[in-house]
Amino acid sequence: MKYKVAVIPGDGIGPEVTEQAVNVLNAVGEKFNHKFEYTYAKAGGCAIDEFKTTALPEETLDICKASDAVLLGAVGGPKWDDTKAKVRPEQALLGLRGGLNLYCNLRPAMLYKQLKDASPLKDRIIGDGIDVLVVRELTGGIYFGERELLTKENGEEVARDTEQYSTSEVKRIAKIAFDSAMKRNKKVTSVDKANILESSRLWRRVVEEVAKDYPEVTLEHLYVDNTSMQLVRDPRQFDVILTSNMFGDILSDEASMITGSIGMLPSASLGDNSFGLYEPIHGSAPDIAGKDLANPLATILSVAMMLRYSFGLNAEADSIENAVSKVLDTEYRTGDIMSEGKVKVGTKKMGELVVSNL
Ligand SMILES: NC(=O)c1ccc[n+]([C@@H]2O[C@H](COP(=O)([O-])OP(=O)(O)OC[C@H]3O[C@@H](n4cnc5c(N)ncnc54)[C@H](O)[C@@H]3O)[C@@H](O)[C@H]2O)c1
Ligand SMILES: CC(C)[C@H](C(=O)O)[C@@H](O)C(=O)O
Ligand SMILES: [Mg+2]
Repeated sequence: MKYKVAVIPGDGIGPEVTEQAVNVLNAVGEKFNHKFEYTYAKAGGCAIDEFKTTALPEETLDICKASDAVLLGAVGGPKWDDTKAKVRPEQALLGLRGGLNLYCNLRPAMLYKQLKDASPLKDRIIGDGIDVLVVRELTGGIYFGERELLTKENGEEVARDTEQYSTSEVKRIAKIAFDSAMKRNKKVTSVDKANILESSRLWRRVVEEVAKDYPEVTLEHLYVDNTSMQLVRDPRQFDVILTSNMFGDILSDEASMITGSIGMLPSASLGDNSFGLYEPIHGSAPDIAGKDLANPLATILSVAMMLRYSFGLNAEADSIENAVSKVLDTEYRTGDIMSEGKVKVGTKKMGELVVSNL
């Protein structure tokens, strides 16, 4: 079969990690006799540099729409960090997520047993690991609500962002969380701030309604502040974490760290059909960009998610995940997952190791 993949390398380490992920995808194609056809497109800071007035050119969105799936590296960086700028790299992400109606963001946080020594919780983790799925709502909430910067008559500036959720928005993401839990350990933790936010109280009510269709799944509600503490205290209590756009962003970075590094966490952004956007959860890491230091595994694992969710190629996805695990059985580590007695390798070498273990 032939699959059309839009590739958006983006900024910072984005091009470095996507290059390795594309190499892995090509190797999978050779092994299993599939053809992956790539169309490269610009978004983020590099697009602002070229097009000036937008971080997401129309052409990029069109290329994505004409593809079966999108692979994205990361966007942003200090060069474009002016807080007064009207055009910012991160707007490209919202444009893609909103423009492609990708309301469901799956962020699996798995601790590979080989990386236990790289986790800050290594002395507190009993058994082999952590396996949490963060189901993050991706096209609503405060990211997409009304925002405004005003200057009052007295010259003071006032800025406003709005958190807003509708019943249908909560319902569709909650269903995905419960469906996921049915295939996992049958527990959903819905995370909100219902002790203060009206939008969270609606969220809670809708989640309770959806839960009625899943009698086998245990539902618990936790406040986001408690959740962030519980994730460090005992991450093994979680199976599926269902939460809003902003809370999911924050909690997934936290979850990534307890699994060793943000360089390990992939993500899938999905909508109503098989089309999806796949990206590591990390950003453009300007501090290590261009130095062959970035861990490409999060992006490589994102490609595995693409094979599974957009193309239904489960054996192919397994082969990537197994290859990553085999590499971690060896002594080779990128800097972010280094521990005593291991051998440090760069982005390229890590990518090559995955390819050779396929
Ligand atoms: N999806 C995206 O495109 C995305 C996601 C998050 C942040 N950003 C943007 O990226 C820029 C930098 O953001 P930030 O510094 O807050 O977060 P970041 O995720 O880029 O980096 C945070 C820290 O993690 C490290 N890190 C991240 N990815 C790594 C990898 N693959 N291997 C090894 N170490 C890695 C970085 O070196 C840094 O120390 C900002 O402009 C931000 O808006 C983009
Ligand atoms: C860069 C930013 C807009 C983005 C988000 O908050 O969604 C990022 O942090 C992520 O996790 O993908
Ligand atoms: Mg984030």
